Amino acid sequence: MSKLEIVGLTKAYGKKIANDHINISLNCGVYGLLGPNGAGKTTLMRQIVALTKPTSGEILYDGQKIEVLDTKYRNLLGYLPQDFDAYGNFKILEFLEYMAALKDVKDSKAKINELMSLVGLQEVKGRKIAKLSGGMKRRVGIAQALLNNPKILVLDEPTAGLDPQERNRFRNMISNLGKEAIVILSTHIISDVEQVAKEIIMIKNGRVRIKASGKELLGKMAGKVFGIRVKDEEQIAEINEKYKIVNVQRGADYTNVRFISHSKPEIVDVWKEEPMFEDVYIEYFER
Ligand SMILES: Nc1ncnc2c1ncn2[C@@H]1O[C@H](COP(=O)(O)OP(=O)(O)OP(=O)(O)O)[C@@H](O)[C@H]1O
Repeated sequence: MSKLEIVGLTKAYGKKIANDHINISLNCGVYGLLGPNGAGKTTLMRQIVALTKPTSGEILYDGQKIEVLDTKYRNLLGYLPQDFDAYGNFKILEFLEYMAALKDVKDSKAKINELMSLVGLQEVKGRKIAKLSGGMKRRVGIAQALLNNPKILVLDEPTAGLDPQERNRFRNMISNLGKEAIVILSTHIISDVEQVAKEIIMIKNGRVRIKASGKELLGKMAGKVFGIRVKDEEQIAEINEKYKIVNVQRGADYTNVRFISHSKPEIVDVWKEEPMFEDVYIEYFER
């Protein structure tokens, strides 16, 4: 099984350390790269697709440095950049034909047809890219990334702008692709990856905070999530001082607060909650 190893990867832009000694190993399956704005996700992905050179550290594919593999490595890649928005004057079909020619795709007509059906663009294939909605542009971007049957598929915020139905379709598609390729996708939205990702890589301030399966992440929160019915806003402020609040649920005649505490909370009348992914997000990314 093919393996991508990221070893001590560090990228600095002047004084800003965008990626800080990242060590991860990836093989076949879907990996969700999760982190707040500016965490370093795009920087990491651009290095994986060999568009940005690391300041130090290296990336190995099946034990060989990717810069040594060079074209051989690039031919294995599919990439959807975060700012995929160019080629506005192309029609969808023209654009995919153009990209297929650049990537030297064999039997490109059949492949383009297959991909347009997969992402649901058949009906609009004659439309100019500039005239498409954000979600449709994303779909064109996903299709072009898949043209060469990539072994490593890197998708930077692929679900940005997709509506709930499109997100669902996308999740199913990704789950299938992960059977045969290393799929890395970044998102801010944990629900995009919790069902399909074999592992979630949580990144903050350029560092990997944790890399684990969804089940393991939820397991780590067991016994740490609590609920309480509060009397007033003052009590919410008190809880906020001591603990991480996940959410405040306001009903017609009650207010419940969900919060995280690593030890038994020093408040009466709390109850334990089953951990959810929202708790995981707050635990790793909030102050
Ligand atoms: N070319 C660059 N020059 C200078 N600083 C940069 C450059 N690219 C990224 N950075 C900085 O590096 C940090 C990480 O940025 P990056 O785009 O990788 O984060 P991200 O997790 O992808 O964020 P977002 O979710 O907002 O896209 C940020 O502080 C960003 O401002």
